[in-house]
Amino acid sequence: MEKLLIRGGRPLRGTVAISGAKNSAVALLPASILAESEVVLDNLPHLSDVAVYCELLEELGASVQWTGDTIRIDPSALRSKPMPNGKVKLLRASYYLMGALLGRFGEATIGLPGGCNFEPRPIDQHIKGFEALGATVRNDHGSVHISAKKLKGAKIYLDVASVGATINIMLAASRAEGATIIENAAKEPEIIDVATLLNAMGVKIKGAGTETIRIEGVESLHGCRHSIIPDRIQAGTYMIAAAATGGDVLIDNIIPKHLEAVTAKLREMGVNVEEFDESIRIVGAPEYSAVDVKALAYPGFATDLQSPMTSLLTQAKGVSLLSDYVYSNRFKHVPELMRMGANIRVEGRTAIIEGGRLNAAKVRAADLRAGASLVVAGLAVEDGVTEVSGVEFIDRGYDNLVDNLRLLGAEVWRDSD
Ligand SMILES: CC(=O)N[C@H]1[C@@H](OP(=O)(O)OP(=O)(O)OC[C@H]2O[C@@H](n3ccc(=O)[nH]c3=O)[C@H](O)[C@@H]2O)O[C@H](CO)[C@@H](O)[C@@H]1O
Ligand SMILES: C=C(OP(=O)(O)O)C(=O)O
Repeated sequence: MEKLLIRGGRPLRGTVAISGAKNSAVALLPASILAESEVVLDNLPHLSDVAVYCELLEELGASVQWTGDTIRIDPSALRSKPMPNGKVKLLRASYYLMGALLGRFGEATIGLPGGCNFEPRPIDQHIKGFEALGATVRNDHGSVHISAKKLKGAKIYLDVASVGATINIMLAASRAEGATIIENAAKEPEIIDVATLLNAMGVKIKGAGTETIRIEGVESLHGCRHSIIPDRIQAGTYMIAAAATGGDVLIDNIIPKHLEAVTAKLREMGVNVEEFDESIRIVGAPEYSAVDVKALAYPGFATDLQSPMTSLLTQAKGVSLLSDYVYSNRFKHVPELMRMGANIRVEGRTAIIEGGRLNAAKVRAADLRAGASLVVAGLAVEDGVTEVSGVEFIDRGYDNLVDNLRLLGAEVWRDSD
């Protein structure tokens, strides 16, 4: 198995260009199969999740050509086929095939999704949405069968503002007769990205990015070209890593507005953050103040960034409180950070972090963002080599991580056991 080796104690310096967003890409790829002709996506990130998604689309009969950062998906020969097992289990976002296949063919059989298993990730709100549109849903031996003779627009109130449920309902509703209104919809930038693609394919969606989304379904969707938004989670991770190493880094090719919660927290800690049109510069300081962080739905501080933020807070003076209100138990990075000398106690959904020195150690990433947290910690260690195993999780969501960090002056390399 591969591992990352990181010799700490080097401030990151230079410029890093951020790729397209994983959490958009894994929704836009299944959205593309709603079209009758070719969809071209630019700014596609090079990630294992994206590669697996392409294989899933090929399994369904789509033609997929991926060159550089651009992908061409021709779904004209695509057929609905049961996918109870196999690659669907490797991804959380394979559940978007439910909405996309239901919309296009009126039926879908998809194995319950995988992805990072930090705690149960229910899909009851997705199912409630499909049923409201007129579908019958059956759960059978770990697969979900969904079918509908005809999808009809409906008003759907989500009990929780779920990103996954909002997108899945948008996908199915794009082919429903009449208007669908989602109330208490999630407002994440990735939802706007999916709505932008669907609108370019001919659907009429209004209100994406607000809590009420209206989708006017159409009889057929056509191909189009779309550029994927920048990855705010990768960007936030580099912002945090730059601060943790006392570095000076320009994070480029981003939408600074998507990172306001991170910018505000870093400033509160004493990090110097300068915002430009498409980039943010982070200049570290010799000492940081402890702060309290609450991970919330967008525009709150992203749950995906709370693990890397935990590592930075170990470098602050005093006691910080970090609570996750999206996933109450997303703390698999904490025992590993403790191996590195961090002083952290978890009580309920809150990590209580007392600042102090980190030491190099052998640690294991139990999920994607836990991995990012350990990389940040390894970079922040004053001296010594940290070994991070579980690299396959990190590869799910960080494009070109080792080369990017090396360009910023870090001493990082991959090795295998
Ligand atoms: C709101 C939020 O920050 N969502 C994040 C969440 O999305 P992800 O798609 O995993 O989660 P959702 O946004 O769908 O869910 C938000 C909350 O609603 C609950 N829930 C969800 C669906 C459902 O049918 N029933 C239900 O109870 C979840 O358990 C969670 O507590 O993780 C992704 C990967 O880490 C991030 O990219 C998303 O930004
Ligand atoms: C956990 C994540 O991904 P997924 O929801 O695809 O498992 C993530 O992006 O942090």
